[in-house]
Amino acid sequence: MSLALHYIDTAQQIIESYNGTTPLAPVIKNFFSTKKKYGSRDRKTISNLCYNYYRLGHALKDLSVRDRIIAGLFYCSNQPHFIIGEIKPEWAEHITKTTEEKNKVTGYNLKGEDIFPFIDQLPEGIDAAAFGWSHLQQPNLYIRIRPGSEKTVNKALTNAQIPYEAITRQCLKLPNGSKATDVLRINETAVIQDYNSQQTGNVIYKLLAKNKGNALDRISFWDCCAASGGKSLMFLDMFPHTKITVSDIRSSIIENLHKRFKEAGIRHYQAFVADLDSSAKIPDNAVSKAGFDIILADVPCSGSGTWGRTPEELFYFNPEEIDKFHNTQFNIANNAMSHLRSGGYFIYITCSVFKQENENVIERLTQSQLLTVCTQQHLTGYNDGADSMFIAILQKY
Ligand SMILES: C[S@@+](CC[C@H](N)C(=O)[O-])C[C@H]1O[C@@H](n2cnc3c(N)ncnc32)[C@H](O)[C@@H]1O
Repeated sequence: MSLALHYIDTAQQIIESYNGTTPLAPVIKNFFSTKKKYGSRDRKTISNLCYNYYRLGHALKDLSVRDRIIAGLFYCSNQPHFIIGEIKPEWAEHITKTTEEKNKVTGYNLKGEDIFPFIDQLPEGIDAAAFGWSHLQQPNLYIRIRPGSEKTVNKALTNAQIPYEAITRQCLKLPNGSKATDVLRINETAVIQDYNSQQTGNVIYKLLAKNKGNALDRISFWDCCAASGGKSLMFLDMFPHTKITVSDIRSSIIENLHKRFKEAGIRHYQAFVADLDSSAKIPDNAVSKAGFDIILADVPCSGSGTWGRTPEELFYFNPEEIDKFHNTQFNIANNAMSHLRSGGYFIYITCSVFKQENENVIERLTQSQLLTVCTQQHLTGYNDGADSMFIAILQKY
């Protein structure tokens, strides 16, 4: 059997044994851990075949797994590939062409709206076709340089001959698979953070700096779905004198946050574990009695704005989940907001493109509490090789 056929067979084996209940990356890693005959090039090529299969999302589902692996490779590649050269020589010379042109060659009629078919869930303003197409390409790697580390980071990357593009002084774009993290002191000088996740910081900064001016030095801030603290870290980098409180539903996550904050040199903060979906009481000493000045809820969500990085989630997504996310998101925001002082700001963030997880949660919140919507916007990444995110900032009367 040729190498190309062997790669396709192995990818088919992985895909047929995978059911989407856990992330694909560890499943592939585990598969190879017991099969030592595969070298790093083999593993990379086979893994790529699997990912490209899922990148087709919900399109071309009537093809056999094998044909869909080959189609995935053809549509997702933009340079010659030896597998296409061997298996589909009649497609090979068209591999650098546009998707529409590739359709003429394959006869498949692949459409963006078939890759991502949950179009009735999208708000106005999102280009459904462009968003669908974007899943064919893995988004870029983005780095946020921490204040004062610009020279150190640029020098480390240049010395290691690692290519990058400076989008702004703080935001660097790198190709996927870049070895940048090997040469940078991650968390101390720079953090891995998607472009639009960084943009949420700009939206926050513009609004708060305009409305609060010098008062920003003394604010109390609660990140109520903190995970390992990516947004808190960004907030502290913008407003270094903030009194920070962080919480999350699981203690193991807060342990990761402690480790990350230590690397980042952050020592003064308060942390606790709380499930905000339930009405479980939050310890009295954990939250400010007067109410926080700012609460940030980067809530659990479908992640539909990030499926370019995890296309298996797009493939296996059950749209019935959207309403469950909506309810959890509303509960978390509504419960957290009872600890916001009047005049304080509530920042709501998701990495979902679905209206039900975004605008509809905000609308329901404004019906339940006295709030003004200062801003709400989608930060779309489908034209920039970045994630898509949603941010709303509300003020409590
Ligand atoms: C999108 S992540 C937050 C990412 C984080 N802000 C960052 O920038 O790295 C959502 C977090 O919400 C937490 N979460 C899920 N359900 C929760 C709940 N009921 N109450 C509080 N936190 C919850 C998850 O454990 C997860 O860490």
